[in-house]
Amino acid sequence: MIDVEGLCFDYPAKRALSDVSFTIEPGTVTALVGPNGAGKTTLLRCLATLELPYAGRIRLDGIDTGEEPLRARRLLGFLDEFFGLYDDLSVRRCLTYWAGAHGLSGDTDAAVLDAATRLGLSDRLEERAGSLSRGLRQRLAIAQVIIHRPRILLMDEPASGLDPEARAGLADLIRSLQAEGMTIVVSSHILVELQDYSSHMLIVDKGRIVDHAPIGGARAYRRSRRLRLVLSRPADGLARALGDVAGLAVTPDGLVAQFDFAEDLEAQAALLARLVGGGLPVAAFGEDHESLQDRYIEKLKASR
Ligand SMILES: Nc1ncnc2c1ncn2[C@@H]1O[C@H](COP(=O)(O)OP(=O)(O)OP(=O)(O)O)[C@@H](O)[C@H]1O
Repeated sequence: MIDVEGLCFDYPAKRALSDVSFTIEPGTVTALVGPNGAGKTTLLRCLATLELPYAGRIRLDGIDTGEEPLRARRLLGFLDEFFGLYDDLSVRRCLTYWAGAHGLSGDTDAAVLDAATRLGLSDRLEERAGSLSRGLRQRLAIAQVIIHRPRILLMDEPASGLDPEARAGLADLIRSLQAEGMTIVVSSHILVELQDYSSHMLIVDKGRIVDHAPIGGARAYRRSRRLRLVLSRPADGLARALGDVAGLAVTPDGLVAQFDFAEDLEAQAALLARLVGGGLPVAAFGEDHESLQDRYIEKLKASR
């Protein structure tokens, strides 16, 4: 859905992106992460056709953004890190304006109400945008960029200014937009939250891609859960006892096994009972939560 090849971007005295290439598959949620000044905002602005790269090519669903920026923009919703609102308009009129600006046809009032409801703004439709608090402004800005149901949604720091409940709401929103088939890229420094809904992580450092891979533990991406079994001592027959589970990996010392498990908790409990009943010295058994933070730090260190 998003193909980037050899992208370079320079500010007057600064190279912000160097030979950046990656492909993002449709229907995925990509966490765009990296240290301050890494180039995340610049990359998002290039994808959103707001900056013209000095070299390289971006294709959105096959459309070259350099050749056909207007066509490419029709696919996009983009939440800028520093967005502006029409402060004198009511929430309803802001959303109606954006629906019109995106050429939304059909029942605009229903689309306005739907976007407002998804962002918890349905009781504030008649309030002036200028009178909203920081977090409510952020929610309105998000509602504006999803009102036309873009196929690709790019968001730069969408959680900034949101209260804890609204952050949880944002995670739910992102999951539901993904379920509708949207391809989403989210830049943020809050890795714990990204972990909750991202299917992939794209790490940028000093204008270069450091890592781009699926996130093993992301609920949004995996239909099955990854389980982790720890033994207190190596035991013969571990693999045999686990049967034909998918993606089985056992550490060389034979103490830790990880595998995919698509069934429910009852089945998980039955498996544990079978393992223990079979005489395996099970010291721990549960879901394997790969920490995004650990992986991020590890990849950054390895690249420096
Ligand atoms: N308008 C500009 N003029 C000159 N240099 C700029 C400009 N905007 C960004 N830069 C520089 O380009 C590099 C990449 O900046 P960018 O804003 O893309 O990083 P970022 O990863 O989004 O950072 P942060 O996490 O702090 O938001 C930085 O070194 C920054 O100082």
